[in-house]
Amino acid sequence: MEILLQSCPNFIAKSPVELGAGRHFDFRTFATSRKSCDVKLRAVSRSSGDGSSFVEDVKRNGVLLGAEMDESGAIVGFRLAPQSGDTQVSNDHDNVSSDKEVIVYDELAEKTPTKVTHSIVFVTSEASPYSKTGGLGDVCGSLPIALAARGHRVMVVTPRYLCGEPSDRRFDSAVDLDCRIKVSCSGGVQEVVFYHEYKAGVDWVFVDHPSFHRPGNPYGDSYGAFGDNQFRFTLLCHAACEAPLVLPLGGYTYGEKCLFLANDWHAGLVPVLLAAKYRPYGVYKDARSIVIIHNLAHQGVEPASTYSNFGLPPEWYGALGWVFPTWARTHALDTGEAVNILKGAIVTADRILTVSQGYSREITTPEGGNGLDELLSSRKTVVNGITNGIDITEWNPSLDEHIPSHYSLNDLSGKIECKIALQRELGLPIRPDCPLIGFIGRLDYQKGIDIILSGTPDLLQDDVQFIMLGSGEKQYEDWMRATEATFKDKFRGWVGFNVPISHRITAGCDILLMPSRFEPCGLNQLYAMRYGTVPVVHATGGLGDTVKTFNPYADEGKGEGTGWGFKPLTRERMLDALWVAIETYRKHKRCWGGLMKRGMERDYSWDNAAVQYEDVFKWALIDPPYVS
Ligand SMILES: Nc1ncnc2c1ncn2[C@@H]1O[C@H](COP(=O)(O)OP(=O)(O)O[C@H]2O[C@H](CO)[C@@H](O)[C@H](O)[C@H]2O)[C@@H](O)[C@H]1O
Repeated sequence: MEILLQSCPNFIAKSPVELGAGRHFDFRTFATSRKSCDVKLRAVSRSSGDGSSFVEDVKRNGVLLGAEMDESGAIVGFRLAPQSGDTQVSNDHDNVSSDKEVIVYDELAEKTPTKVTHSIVFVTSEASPYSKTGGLGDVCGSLPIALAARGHRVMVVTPRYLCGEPSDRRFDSAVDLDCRIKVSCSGGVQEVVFYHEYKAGVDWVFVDHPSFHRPGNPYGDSYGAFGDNQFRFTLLCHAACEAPLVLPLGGYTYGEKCLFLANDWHAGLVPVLLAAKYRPYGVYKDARSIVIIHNLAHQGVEPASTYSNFGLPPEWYGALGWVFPTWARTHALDTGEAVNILKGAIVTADRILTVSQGYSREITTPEGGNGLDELLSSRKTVVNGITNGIDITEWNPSLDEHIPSHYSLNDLSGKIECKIALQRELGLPIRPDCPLIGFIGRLDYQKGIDIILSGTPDLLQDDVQFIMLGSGEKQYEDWMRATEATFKDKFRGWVGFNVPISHRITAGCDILLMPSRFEPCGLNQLYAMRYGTVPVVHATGGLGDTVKTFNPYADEGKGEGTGWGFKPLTRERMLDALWVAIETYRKHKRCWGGLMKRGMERDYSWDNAAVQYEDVFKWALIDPPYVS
C-alpha cells in the first residue's frame, strides 16, 4: 500500500533519554513533527473537533474519500483512495494484500452497509492459534471473533513471533502491509512492520520486529524469561496505538473512536500512551481503554531507572512509579523503587475488567490484590468481572479432531473409548472402571502444584490412576518424572506443552483436578465439563463461580451441581473432595451420570460474555475519558 506512511518518522518526540535531564519535555515537538511528515499521514492521524480539517486534506491531496463520522460528528474512520490512477475496486476484505489497493466506494458501501457498532482494538501478547502459552491466548483467539460476529469491527494487535519451529507457519497467511512506523523508545528509534490476515471476521494484525524472532515461547526460553520483555511489549503497545490510525484495513482505517482492550501487563502501556502521548494533542479524544486482567500476579515490574525506555514524558512517571513494601526489598540500600506497567494501566484506563466476578472481588482484597488492592479498591466503581466463554468449535467432543472417538450428551459411548485409548497411549493398565484423574496446566505456585505434590502419595494409595500434563518450574517437572518412576501403574506425568494431548486428557479422564491457589477464571474446568469430565476444584475466583458443588438431595432428589469445590486450599480438603468424587464415581453411577449431563448441558459459548462486554463498552463511552 504505497499510499501509506512508508517514510513517516512516527514517534518523532524525543524520548526523555534523548532530551537529557530537561524536565520540560514538550510533546508539541511530537505534534509539530507529526505534521511535518507525509501529508497523507497527517490527514489520517490528526484529530479535529468537527472533521473540517480532514475534509480539507481530502480535497487538497485526494487521499481520503471522506471521514466517516458517527451521529455525534466524531470521526470513526476514513475511506482511503490512492493518489493517482490505476485503482482497483474491491469490497472483499479478504483481498487485502501488500500489492493491491483496496477501495470501498460509496455505492458499494451503500449496498453492503457495514454493521459497525464499535471499533474494537484488542492488544495482546498472545492470540490462539497464532500464539498460545495459556488461557490468555485462548481468550484473545476467540472473544474477538464473538464480538465481530455481533457486528463490531474488531482488530487484534499481537506480535509476529518467529521461533524457527514449524509453528511459525501459523503466520504464513498474514501479508506484509508494507507499512512501517518508527517507534522512539529505549533510547533509540525502532522500525516496526505490520502484517495482516482477515479471518473469521477479525483483522489480525501482527507487529513485526527482530526482537520477536527468536527461539522459545513468547516470553522466554529454557534459560528463563527474556531480559528485554519490557522493551518488546513497549514496542507492541506503541504499534497498537498507531495501527487504528495508519492501517486501511479493508479500505478503511479504524480511526480514532476506538475501544482499546488492553490485555494484561504486556498491553498495559496502551491506556498510558493514550493519556500521555495522544490526548494532549487532540488525538484519541473519543477513544476509550479497558484493561482486562487475566492474571494480577504478573505486573511488568522493572527497576525505576527503566522508565525512560517507555518513550513517555518524564512528568508521567507517577503513573507507573511503584514502591515495593519494605519486606519485599532485597537489601538495606534497596529503596524499592520500580515501574509497574499494570499499575499504570489501572490508573489510566477507563474501565477495569477481570475474567470472573469472583476474581474481580478478590483483587480488591489484600489477599488477592498482589499489592494493587488499594489502588483497585479506589477504582471499584469501574471494576467488573465477566466470566470467560470457551471456543465451542475447538472444544467439542462430537467433532474434536484430537480425540480418538467422538461422543455427545445423547451417546456417551465414545468417552469410554477415549479413556481406554488414553490409558493405552500413556502405557497405563487399561482399566475402564478405574477412576482416572487428570491435571492440565502450568506447573507453578498459582496452580497449587505444591498441594498436588504433597497429596499424591496418599491419593495413589487408592485404586486410581492420575495423569498430569504441564510444564513450568523444574522442581515440579522433576517431581513428575520421579513420581512416574515410583508409581508405574498409576501415575503418568507428561512434561511439556501439547495441545492434542490436552484434548485427549480432557476427554479421557473421569475427574479433572484444579487446586489453583488463585484462578482469575480458569478454562480447563469449562473444557472438562463440556467433555463430561467432572471437575474437583479449589473454590476460588472463576473456579468458585463456575463449578457448583454436587448436592444429591436438591431438585427433588434429582441432584444438582457439576463437580466439587473445596475450601480452604489444604492437602486434606483436596483429598477429601477427591475421595467423595471417586466414591460417587464408583458407587453412584446414576448420580455420576447426572453430574456429567449437567456439565455437558451448560452454555459455554462466548455469546453471553460478549453481551456483557458490550455493556462495559457502553458504560465506558458514557463517561468522559478517565484521563483527558
Ligand atoms: N502443558 C499444556 N499443554 C497444552 N495445553 C496447556 C498446557 N498447560 C496449559 N494448557 C492450556 O492453556 C490454557 C490454560 O488456561 P487457564 O485459564 O487454565 O490458565 P492461565 O493461567 O494460562 O490463564 C490466565 O488467563 C485465563 C484467561 O482469562 C484465565 O482463565 C486464567 O484463570 C488465568 O490464570 C488452557 O487452554 C489449557 O488447556
